[in-house]
Parts: sequence; C-alpha cells; structure tokens
Amino acid sequence: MTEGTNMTDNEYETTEETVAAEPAEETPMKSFETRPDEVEENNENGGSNGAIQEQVPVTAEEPEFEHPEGGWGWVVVLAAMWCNGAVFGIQNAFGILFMALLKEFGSADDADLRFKTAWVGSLSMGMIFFCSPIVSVFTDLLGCRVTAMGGAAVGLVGLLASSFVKSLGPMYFTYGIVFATGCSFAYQPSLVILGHYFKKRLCLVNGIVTAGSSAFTVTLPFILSSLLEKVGLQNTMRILSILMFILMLAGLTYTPLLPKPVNSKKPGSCCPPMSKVFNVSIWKSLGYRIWVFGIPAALYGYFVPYVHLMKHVQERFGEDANKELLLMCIGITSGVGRLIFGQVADYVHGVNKVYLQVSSVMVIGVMSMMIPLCHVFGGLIAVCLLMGLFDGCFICIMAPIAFELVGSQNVSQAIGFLLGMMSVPMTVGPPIAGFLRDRLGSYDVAFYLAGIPPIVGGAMLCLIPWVEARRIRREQEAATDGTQEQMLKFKRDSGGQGDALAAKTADPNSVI
Ligand SMILES: N[C@@H](Cc1ccc(O)cc1)C(=O)O
Repeated sequence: MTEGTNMTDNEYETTEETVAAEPAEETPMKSFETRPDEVEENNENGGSNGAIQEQVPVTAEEPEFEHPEGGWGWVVVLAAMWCNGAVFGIQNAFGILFMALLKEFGSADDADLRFKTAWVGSLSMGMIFFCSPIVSVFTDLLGCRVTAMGGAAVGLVGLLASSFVKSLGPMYFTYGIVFATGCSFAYQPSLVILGHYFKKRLCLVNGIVTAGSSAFTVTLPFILSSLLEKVGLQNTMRILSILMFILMLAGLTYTPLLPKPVNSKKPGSCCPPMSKVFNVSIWKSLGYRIWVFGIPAALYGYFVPYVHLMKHVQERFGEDANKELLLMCIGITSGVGRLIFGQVADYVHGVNKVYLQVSSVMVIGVMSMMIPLCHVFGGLIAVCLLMGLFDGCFICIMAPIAFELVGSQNVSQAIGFLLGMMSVPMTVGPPIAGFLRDRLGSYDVAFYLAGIPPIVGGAMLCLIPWVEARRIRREQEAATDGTQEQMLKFKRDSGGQGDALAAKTADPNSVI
C-alpha cells in the first residue's frame, strides 16, 4: 500500500511538456511504457496495446536523472525504516496500551468503558490515514525533510502531552489527533524520499522499510508491557516519546536529490495548479473507483484485533497469558508476507493482483472469526500467524495495484486518496467492537462480525478484473474494427487507464 506513495518521485520528474499536455489520453499509457516487462505482456496479449503505444510519444517524460541506488540512500532507508516502525509499531501495539488505559481511567461501573477507550487508538490510527491526502500536498510543497521533521516534532508533542493527561477526554485530542497527525506527516515523506535514491531497487527498499513496522510489532509489545508494569502508563508514554525524538533526527537524513516540481507552478504563484493538487484523472478509471470504495468496505474489522485481542485473551486465558506473543506472531509473519508476496506479485507471470488482495482480506476476515473459536492458546497462535502473513500480502500488493489501475503518473494521489478513505473503517471498527463487548459481556460477537466486511468488500473488488477485461476487450474490438482515431476517441471517453491490469486479466495463462 503505502509503498506506492514513493512513486511520487514521478511527479518531480514531470516536465513542463507533460503538464501542458495533461489530457487523459497521454498519462496512463506512458506509465506502462516505463515498465518494459508490461509492454512485452501487452504486446503478447493481442498487440492492441502495442498499437496504442505507438501513438504516444514517450519522449516528453523522463529527463535523465541517475538514481544513486545506494550510498547515502542506505542511511535514508534505515531512517525510513525507523519511521515506519515507530509509527505503526506503536499503533499495532495499542492493545497493550488499551488495557493500561482501561485500568487507569476506567471505572468498573461505566457501561461504555471499552467503547470509550477504544476511540483513543482508533482515532489515532484513523487520523494517520485521514491526513494522507493533505500530507501528499505538503510533501510536494515543502519537501520531504521539512514535512517529516515537522511531523515528528508534532507527534513528539502529542505523545508527551498524552503522558500528562489524567482522563480519556483530553487523550482523544493529544493521542488521537495531535500525536497521530504528527505521525502521518512524518510517515509519508519517508516513503517519498526513497524514490530520490532508488529506482531499480525501489521494490527491495520498500520491502525493507515496510518491514520496519513488523520489526517493531515483534518487539514493542514486550517492552511496553514490562515498562507499564514497572514505571506506569505516564512514564511509559514519556519513554515512547524518545522514539519520536529519534524520528525527528531521522528526518534530517532526507536530503532531496530530485528537483522540486517548480515547472508545475504558475508564474508568480507559490502553489501548484489545482489540477496538480487534485488529480482528477484517477477517477476516469472505473477499476480505481471500485477499488477505492471496495478496500475501505473490507476493512471495518481490520484494526479490531490490534485494539481488542489483548483484552480478549486476558479475559479468556487469565492475566498471565502470554498476550504479547500473539502480536509478535502477527509481526513476524506480516514481515515474511511482505517479502514473499512482494516477489510473487512482481515476478510470477499473470498473477492477478486484485484476486490476491481479495484473498488476503478474506483470510484476514476468516481469521478474525476464528478468534472466539480458539479455546486453546495454540489455536490463537496459529490464527495470528496466518493473519500476519496475509496482512503482509495485503499491504505489499497495494501499491502495485494502484500503479496498474491508474498509471505511475497518478499513483501517488491514487494511494493518498485510498488511504484517506481507509481512515473511516479504521476509526469506527474498534469502538463498535468495544460497544458490542460492553453490551454483550464478551468479545465473541465482535470478532464474528469483523469477518463480514471483507466478504462484502471482497465481492466488490472481484468486479475489477471483470470491468478491466471488458474494457480491454472493447479496445481490442475498436482496434480490429478500424481506425486509430476510433481507438483514441474510445480511450479518451473511458479514461484509458489500467491497461496492464486488463492485459493480465484477459491473459488466458493467468495463474489465479
Ligand atoms: N498493521 C499495518 C498497519 C497499516 C495498514 C495499512 C497501511 O497502509 C499501513 C499500515 C502495518 O503494520 O503496516
């Protein structure tokens, strides 16, 4: 998912000519021309795409810039890894803080105890995503270093302020809003900057950087639990602030290499044109439109285990159960999943990425439904291992799908908007689960229900390959029927996006 935001570097590479020639027909195809493997596939698939490619000048796009593919870039990778780890490690371990918050601020006779407390973590996770579209614009305007360091500073203030808070109300603001907004501003530039240093190795470094979150998810729950026990909630938050301070220093390493997109500004204006800030061409792809609603629809249960699983385990298996081990299992297999499925999606011919993503959200959903059925701890470990594996798959496949649906020119905004949409299910899921627990006396129904959204969202997503296949079939018919003008007119009408995905869908050798 997140990985794709680094494609923003293409925006830096956009020249005057491409901005001037913005109309829909030129953007999508160019993006695929930059990937020789896909050009080949398109040609194999009946040649119609090849025909279209001949119509489109490739020349205007990439001014020569040599990505160093290493050197200082490796320091940047380490810094970005820290960022991913600190931001999502803390979020993923919220279940541990959740129990401490219940103890610290909750009163046993509060009928809405878990509902109210879950809002702290879910607001925080939701805000990180909600800010994404805005952060993309700030990153373009201010650059990666300033945005990231400013974000980390705000996050630091939010976390420190949370450590002085004595009730849930202000915690919604300090932890749920200020801390999370800072995290969001720190996080996105850490992905964008990778595109300044790497091009050929971008997938690899993306994998390394996003595995940062898995590494922190493995270790942080144990550290948090023992800190909470020894020094209490307030001091634990102060110690966590050290992670945010290091994050600020990490931002210092983000020395930009690519020029700022000065060409896209109007003379005398400090801002880029509206068409750059809000890229409407992403909406021309019907596949993208379905995706951007289908993914959030599938994710209402996604953050529920991260918030409530620890408490559920404590209730079912007692105080002494090794709850942290479960988060550790999710972290390990999620890291492994990112590496394995990243390779699968990149190298195995014909894997239909959308079906891969549908399968992963479905497995995550089924695993949620299995949680209440596990009456032995070993069963929960197995569930968490599988959940993590498919979580890794879901996340690492996000950027490649966006790339195929809207083209590399538009991928940054496409992902930014998707993340913004994802903030809704991330925010409302856990409080609903908390409410159900408060009213029903156990988490069982909450976990069962968390499995339903992936089925609904997954069914929506299954339309995408069909829609894309239909589109490419029409393009092929137009190509055989006749003139190239007809083709271009059709492409203009349909937005003309998603050719690589459609090509793969139409491919009879498709693996899935
Ligand atoms: N659990 C996920 C959280 C996440 C989900 C979606 C994202 O795009 C990013 C992060 C992780 O650790 O990475």
